[in-house]
Amino acid sequence: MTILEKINQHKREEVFTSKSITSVDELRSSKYFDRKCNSLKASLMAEGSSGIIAEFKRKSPSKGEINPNVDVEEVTAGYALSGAAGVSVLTDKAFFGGSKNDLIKARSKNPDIPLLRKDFMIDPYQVCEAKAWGADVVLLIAASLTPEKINELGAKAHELGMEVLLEVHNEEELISSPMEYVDIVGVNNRNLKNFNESNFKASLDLSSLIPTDKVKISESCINDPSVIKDLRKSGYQGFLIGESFMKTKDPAAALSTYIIESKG
Ligand SMILES: O=C(O)c1ccccc1NCC(=O)[C@H](O)[C@H](O)COP(=O)(O)O
Repeated sequence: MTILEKINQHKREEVFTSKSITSVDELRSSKYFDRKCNSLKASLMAEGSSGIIAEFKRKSPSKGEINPNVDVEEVTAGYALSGAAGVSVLTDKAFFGGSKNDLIKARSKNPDIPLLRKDFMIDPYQVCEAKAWGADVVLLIAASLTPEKINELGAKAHELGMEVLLEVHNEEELISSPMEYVDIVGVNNRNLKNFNESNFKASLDLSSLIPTDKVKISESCINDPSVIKDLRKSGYQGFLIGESFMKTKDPAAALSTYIIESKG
């Protein structure tokens, strides 16, 4: 079983339990459910945008512990102040050490920043959770979902006023994914089935195949600001970065350095 299959199996059990504890009506009555979302797409496309979506991530299956004792409010507020175009918050507990409270705290501390719920979405219920917890964007991973599921989850996100980030890793996933409800296409440089890192080949190869009406972002393994310059040249407007910031003592300061050094 690949790690992605293990994660998805765990998600099916988690969603089953969550539904039995909190109904959709209860999610709908949360204070964030009716808020107007901040657009990540607009933020990435804005003149002078850093393009960086800075991720709050304590640990990961590929790297183990990264920074287990960090404060989500402090780090995400630092990211927002330092010029992140958006912030990504892991809500998966079992594999990434995240939680719904991380997202809720990030939202309450940063009302104006576009917030991505980073998790493994398999059920429209999780899209409702994302809205209830303050997210503006949900991630759909093509490697885990059928085309029908991508449409179902994407339609639910749009119905709730959220944006959709579709993640692909290769041409097959890109070509077989329906794009009707997709706002942003992300190319993951890490193969989530075996953790091979493509050295940005995935991003460089797929750039010209992504439909031109989608904002393109490159995800994972970005470990030097010069990489951002190269990816910009091949058409990328966004860069999702977690570990390179989170492994430092001051993730927001690391983000600032990336923003300064990736300009020009
Ligand atoms: O990061 C992992 O090990 C991982 C394993 C299995 C599924 C997803 C995984 N990561 C999710 C992500 O997409 C990354 O956290 C994100 O792109 C940031 O990557 P990085 O800058 O390399 O931390």
